[in-house]
Amino acid sequence: MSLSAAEVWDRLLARARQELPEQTFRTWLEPTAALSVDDRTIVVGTPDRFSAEWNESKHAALLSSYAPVALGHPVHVVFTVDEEREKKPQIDFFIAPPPPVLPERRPTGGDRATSTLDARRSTLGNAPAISAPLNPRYTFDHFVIGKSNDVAAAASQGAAQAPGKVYNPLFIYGDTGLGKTHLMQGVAHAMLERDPYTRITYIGTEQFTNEFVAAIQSRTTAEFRRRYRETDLLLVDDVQFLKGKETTQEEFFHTFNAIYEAGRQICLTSDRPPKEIPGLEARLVSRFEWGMVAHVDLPEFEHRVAILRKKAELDHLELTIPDEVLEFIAQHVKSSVRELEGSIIKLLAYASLKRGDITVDLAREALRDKLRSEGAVEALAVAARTGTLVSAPGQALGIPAGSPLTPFVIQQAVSAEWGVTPDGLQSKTRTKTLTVPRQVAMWLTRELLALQLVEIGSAFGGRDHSTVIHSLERAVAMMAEDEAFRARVEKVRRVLETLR
Ligand SMILES: Nc1ncnc2c1ncn2[C@@H]1O[C@H](COP(=O)(O)OP(=O)(O)OP(=O)(O)O)[C@@H](O)[C@H]1O
Repeated sequence: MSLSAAEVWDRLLARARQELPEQTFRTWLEPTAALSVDDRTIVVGTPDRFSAEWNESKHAALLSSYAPVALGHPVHVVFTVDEEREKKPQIDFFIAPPPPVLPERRPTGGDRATSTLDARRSTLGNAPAISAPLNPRYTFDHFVIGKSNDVAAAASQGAAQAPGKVYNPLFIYGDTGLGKTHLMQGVAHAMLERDPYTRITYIGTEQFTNEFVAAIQSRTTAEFRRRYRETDLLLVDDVQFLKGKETTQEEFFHTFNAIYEAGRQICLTSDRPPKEIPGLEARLVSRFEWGMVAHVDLPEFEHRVAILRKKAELDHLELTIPDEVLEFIAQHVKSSVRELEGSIIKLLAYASLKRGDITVDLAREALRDKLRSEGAVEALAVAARTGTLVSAPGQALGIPAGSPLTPFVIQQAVSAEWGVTPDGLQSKTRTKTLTVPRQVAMWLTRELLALQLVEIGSAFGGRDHSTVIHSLERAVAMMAEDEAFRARVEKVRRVLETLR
């Protein structure tokens, strides 16, 4: 009887688990999944290109060598990027691939015999085509509540318990990486838990805008409206991007009204409160304030430790990462929860390379760049508060005096200004919060260092030249459209020019 790809891979992994160091296994092999197998070759998918290359060079031969004993015949192991997984957020590195989508959607009559979980998967898999998938980890269970987010968390739970009532719309705002999307999707998961056939539409504002423009062009606005309005829960990320888009705002206003008047729940996120979104029509501002406006803030130290412990527990890393290391990370990484998560990923990868135990010293080494950029964010914030930004520009960005200007220094400066990190700029994450500063940083790199497109691409996580061209064009267009934005970019440029 021939084995499936998953079975073949399980057998090889079982051997690898016994022979490789625990951290190596967890970091590089656990996040993989078999894609196909034939008599001679098994193709194994990894979450990103780096881990495909790493596994290919370090582990492919070793795993192939297990085949004669584990399977009774030779099999060649080949690693490749699993395109589907590559599109997912970074933390998914540690979780198993989503379950297969089950057939068919809303049952009729007695068909409701499927288990809640299966039915819920089915609903997620059959969500309307306009909806982006929900992240299976963004549930209330996985969310750690503290002083910085307790109101937003309570309102989200309230909205999930009584959709369309008191907390409608629920508007969550705050800086990047602080759990707005997580909470909003938590509402969806909780509603699906209760009724697996709840129709969920989760979408980013940019996607809404793009689809609306496409609908106008193809004269299918009636269809567009119908699709958006046939939902029980509308989740919209990043509504600050509605600014200045008058026709889209008009359409959004009508979509909002239709869903609201039907007594269905709406949840929105933004990086600032409704009143502070420039160019947002007054009637939208007022509607966004009708229900509950809740802020998420930076977690304090104890909260950060609790979040890290929760992450470690969810990924079964409690024994791998000692508590004192989690506390060390919490002490130094303060800029966002996303950065806390990124620190764990980086630390694990580094420990695996070094084949060392995870200690505070190793963490300090592994997170050197991150700690420096955290320092830069803090220094910039202090400099902005105390007005020392212009007198000591390089230091305000955490850049030692006399540092040469390099792409990394530019990334540091832009990160500090936009409240993200250089790692985020180099990552493949495509949230607007990162794409905008990434485009700015690429543009500044081109302007100040006159690098080739391909060199810029490689300084930003290995992007190809057409992506770089697109980024440069976007940066130029945004500066042309928005005076305040241009001023912000110019401010960073002036600081960087003092380093040349
Ligand atoms: N309190 C928390 N408990 C557990 N995980 C959290 C918490 N806050 C944030 N996270 C995690 O941090 C990561 C970033 O959160 P999320 O994507 O929700 O941020 P966001 O505020 O929507 O950011 P952005 O504005 O950049 O989209 C997610 O992996 C999320 O699970």
